Amino acid sequence: MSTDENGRIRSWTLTPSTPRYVPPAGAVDAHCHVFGPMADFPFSPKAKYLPQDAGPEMLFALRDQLGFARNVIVQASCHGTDNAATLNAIGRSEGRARGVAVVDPAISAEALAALHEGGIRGVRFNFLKRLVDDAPKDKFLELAARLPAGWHVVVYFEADILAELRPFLDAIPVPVVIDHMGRPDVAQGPDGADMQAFRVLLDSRDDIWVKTTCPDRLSAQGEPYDDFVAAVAPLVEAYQDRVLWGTDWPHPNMETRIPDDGGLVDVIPRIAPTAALQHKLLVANPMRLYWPEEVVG
Ligand SMILES: O=C(O)/C=C(\CC(=O)C(=O)O)C(=O)O
Repeated sequence: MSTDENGRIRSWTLTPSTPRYVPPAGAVDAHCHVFGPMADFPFSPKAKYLPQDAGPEMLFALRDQLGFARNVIVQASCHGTDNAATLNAIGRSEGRARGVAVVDPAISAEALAALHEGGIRGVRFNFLKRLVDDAPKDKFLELAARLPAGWHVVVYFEADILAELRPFLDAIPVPVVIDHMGRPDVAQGPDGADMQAFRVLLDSRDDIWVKTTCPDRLSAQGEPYDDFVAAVAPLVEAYQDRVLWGTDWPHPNMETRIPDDGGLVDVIPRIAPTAALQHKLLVANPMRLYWPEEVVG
């Protein structure tokens, strides 16, 4: 537990290990966040957690230490619908970061165009009650229908509301990316009820992508995350052209079980055991989604 004198929590380690696994050239950390710095980018009055600063310089230093080339920065709920911190980080990345925003569903076309200019390529709809006060499905659908060309929607939910969300997910008219596989109970194993229900969703459309992320959040066992590996490796194999991977740094809310980022990277070759799978997971797939103009053929 790491809380400073102002009640701001630190949910990341200051001494991540350097992983044994070396990602392929051009690897993308497709799920991470920045917090502040608060002096420049204050947190939302509605924030459910108050983190210490975890700004772009820290993110890019970690990217380099872990052997990654690029980041996809996802607006964290503590910044509400003001994407300035995320845009600032993208702007400082020298073209090596893009992002996913959280917006007021009533956002104007001009404001969406400005986000695109700033490197945003999707919007996130967060359904976790502990993180957001409300998630208006009708307004989200109206917004999804008028996103800039090439954008997608990222949806974050927990396994227990998947069935309830199905009509909403089915109606989204652009590609959909699911955060952390919709948080299945990985202790059920690869053929457990949660994974089976999730596969039914993936089988319903071929433009649903999935982040095979967060062993630290999903594993009941903890490191070295054997239960996560057992449940997720078959998913990576089966849906290899639409899986993504990310660190989730700075691990919002993980103040008591702070993961070692190098240890998270060392999970990659266990869920994607061949070089071909690793290249799809870390390079080819995220490049198609976030830097399509650089993809040849
Ligand atoms: O970082 C994640 O993906 C997960 C989060 C935080 C989050 O989504 C947010 O603050 O927006 C969580 O489960 O607390």
